[in-house]
Amino acid sequence: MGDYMNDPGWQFLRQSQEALLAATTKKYDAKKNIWIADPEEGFISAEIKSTKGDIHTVVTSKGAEKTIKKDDIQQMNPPKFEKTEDMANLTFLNDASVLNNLRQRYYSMMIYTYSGLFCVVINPYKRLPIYTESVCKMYIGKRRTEMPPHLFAVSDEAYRNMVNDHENQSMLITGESGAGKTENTKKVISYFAIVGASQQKKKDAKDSLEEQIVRTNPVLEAFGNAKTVRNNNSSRFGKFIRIHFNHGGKLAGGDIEHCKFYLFFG
Ligand SMILES: Nc1ncnc2c1ncn2[C@@H]1O[C@H](COP(=O)(O)OP(=O)(O)OP(=O)(O)O)[C@@H](O)[C@H]1O
Repeated sequence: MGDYMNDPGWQFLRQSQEALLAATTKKYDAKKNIWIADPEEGFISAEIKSTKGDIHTVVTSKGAEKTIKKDDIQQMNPPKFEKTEDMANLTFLNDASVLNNLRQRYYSMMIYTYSGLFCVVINPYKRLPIYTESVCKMYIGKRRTEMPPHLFAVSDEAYRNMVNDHENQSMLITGESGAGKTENTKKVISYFAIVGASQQKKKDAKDSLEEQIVRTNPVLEAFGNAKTVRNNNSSRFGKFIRIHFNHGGKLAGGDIEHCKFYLFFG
């Protein structure tokens, strides 16, 4: 771990650790602190001041006093769960807590968060130093809990499962247009290209199989991507990408199946 310390990617990934610790000192009362729906923010925090029958009188974080039905509130998690790396750990797994956790992590530019087996990604719309080869190598062979959440951790787990269990692995990358599916798919491919690179071919990196696989994307994007109102580089076709590895876990080839092209009007 010592080797990582000065790496900009590592520093970026770990930057909000102090904020995580500070969060645990917040005042919290499970019976009083709640979430209520808000037309602008989605949900905002509020404190219950009194209760009559099934109606609570609350003061919101915006300072307003409101009455609200008991059924319309959502319970708040203790501060120790603030910016939790895996939302499966939350005591109360409700919409408000999930959104708050993702939002707080996003404010600290922690764009990857686990939710059990899933990895939720928020599009940062800016280049982060967390996809470098050195960051990629930090994730090789690590357990998920040893490193900050990252797509590389998910990719590494898939790779290890393939090598250890001799089973094909699949990853489903889904989200609305502009969510970041294409960008994250490219990172997954780059990860496999690094983890599965054969030592010999590295000398001639330009013509290596891993380079060839990574370089297919610009060609496919040139034919199949277009600017839309939601995404300047929107993939207008579905892809099924297969990366083949040999018994030694080294890259052996790849192929891409495309589904129909989606036409876009307007
Ligand atoms: N991890 C990321 N880091 C930096 N920028 C990103 C990242 N993910 C997405 N983006 C930005 O968001 C844009 C849209 O992402 P992307 O093309 O991957 O979306 P998509 O989900 O594939 O959309 P579509 O379904 O329309 O093809 C990218 O062109 C890029 O500018």
